[in-house]
Amino acid sequence: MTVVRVRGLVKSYGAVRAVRGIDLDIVAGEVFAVLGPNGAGKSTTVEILEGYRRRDAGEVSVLGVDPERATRAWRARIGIVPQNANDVYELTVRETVRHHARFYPAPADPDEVIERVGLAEKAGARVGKLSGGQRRRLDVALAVIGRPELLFLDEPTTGFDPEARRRLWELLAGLAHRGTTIVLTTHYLDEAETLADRVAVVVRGRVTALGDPRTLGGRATGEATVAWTEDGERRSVRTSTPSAAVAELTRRFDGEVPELTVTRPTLEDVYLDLIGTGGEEAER
Ligand SMILES: Nc1ncnc2c1ncn2[C@@H]1O[C@H](COP(=O)(O)OP(=O)(O)OP(=O)(O)O)[C@@H](O)[C@H]1O
Repeated sequence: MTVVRVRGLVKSYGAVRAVRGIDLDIVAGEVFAVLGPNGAGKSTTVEILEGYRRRDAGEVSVLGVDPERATRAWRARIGIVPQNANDVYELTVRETVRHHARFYPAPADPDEVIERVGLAEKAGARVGKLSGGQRRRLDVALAVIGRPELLFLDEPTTGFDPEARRRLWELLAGLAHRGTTIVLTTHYLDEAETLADRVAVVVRGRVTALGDPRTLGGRATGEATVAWTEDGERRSVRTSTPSAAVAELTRRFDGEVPELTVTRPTLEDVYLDLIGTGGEEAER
């Protein structure tokens, strides 16, 4: 089932053409990551899907509804973690989550959600006293309290320590496992690789690559680098048949090849190649 369908999406801010003809299909239960340099049009696209920005042209359907005609019932089916949620409350974490739960017809248990985002120890703390990373985890709690069918996250782990990132990844993987569709933007390629079933690379308002992060840009089948140590020196060959190269080395060394490694391009290699130079900023 298609949850998000976008055709020919276009959006300008004055002379800045932020989005210039994006097509997307996101299916139920998938984790979809939008990658791209600063100013590529990621947030603009996601905010249009969320119903928080109007488009200039194109067709958009999210859970079967045009977000420009969003109803309260439609909003209740969606969870959003915005890029900047700066409002500071005098309420405690628990009070804030409970308060938000009341907006939804079938909310999750507030204490369970607080526990799952790793804020149990801070449940009684005032929101204004949380650290940046803790505040972000609260944003996630507020986005999932309504048990959304579709969850949008704009750079969800920016400012997180490594443990908090892992924890959020586990939370998101668990939600996806239970059928929640997740759309996230991120600058962390390891985040996309760990979480996403598919990624779209957006450059200058267009999708330049789309696919499974493990195979994007032919990285699983492209040339590999076979490296080893011989006579105290590091040697390497680039080859499209690494198994044959390893077999040949094994014969030559008559057993274990010293410090053998076989590497393919990383997602970062492929990504940097795709965005090329001048990927920054939308063209005027
Ligand atoms: N409200 C606005 N008014 C004017 N220009 C805007 C506005 N919002 C975004 N832009 C411009 O539109 C372009 C796309 O911005 P957008 O925020 O969608 O990019 P992004 O890919 O999310 O970037 P980042 O990775 O930095 O968050 C940029 O050139 C940005 O300066």
